[in-house]
Amino acid sequence: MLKFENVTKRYAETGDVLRNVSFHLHHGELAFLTGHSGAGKSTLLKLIAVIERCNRGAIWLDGENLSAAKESQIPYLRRKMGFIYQDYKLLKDRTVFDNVALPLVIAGYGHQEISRRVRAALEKVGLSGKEKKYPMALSGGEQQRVGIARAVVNKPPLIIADEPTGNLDPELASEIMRLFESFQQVGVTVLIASHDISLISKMNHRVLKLDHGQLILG
Ligand SMILES: Nc1ncnc2c1ncn2[C@@H]1O[C@H](COP(=O)(O)OP(=O)(O)OP(=O)(O)O)[C@@H](O)[C@H]1O
Repeated sequence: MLKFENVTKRYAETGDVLRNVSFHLHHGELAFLTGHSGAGKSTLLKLIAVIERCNRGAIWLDGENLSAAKESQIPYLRRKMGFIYQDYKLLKDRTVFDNVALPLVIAGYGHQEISRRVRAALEKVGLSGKEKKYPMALSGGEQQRVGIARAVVNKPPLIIADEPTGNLDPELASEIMRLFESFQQVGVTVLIASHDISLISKMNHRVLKLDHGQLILG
């Protein structure tokens, strides 16, 4: 589903931050991406999102070569991915409904379809009835659920989360992880970058570990 083949990423200022990274995530697999601060986790996620390009190797998503994608293809490739961030990245002046609807509006869906899908996504993350609230009126855990609803609303086959529980207490973090597992159970592939070793060790999933840009466990 997602395949890294001998991927090297170099920044002019810092040198190689990823070296010869290879792994294959299969359809419906959930994996953690871990490693020390500066190990290259965010860089690896940026390569998947095609925010950055690798210098060597290739990255494949469902048979399409992300590393060789033309600029004009990138928005379409990104629709296959849902992104979740540590700081939620919600629009504070928009309601929960509008935040979750955003990817569908951008993709050009009609009014009724948007309404149906947004309500289904909010129900999935346990936020039915909060459509009209603004993000600041929600708890941190609820804001992250809005971020997750926005990421899954157009049913992408791949979910990428960058430290999604970094701002949450352990109980809320476990709830969010259970939510990711529920997506995996319906066939979505999930990659979660996290420092949280105690949370990762409680869950029985594959762990990809980076150390100074090299994959030492995968
Ligand atoms: N745009 C950039 N230009 C130059 N160097 C960069 C850039 N982005 C990241 N780096 C360097 O690449 C290395 C890996 O950074 P990266 O952010 O991928 O690590 P990380 O594992 O996500 O760290 P953290 O857990 O602290 O977020 C670091 O040495 C960092 O300074």
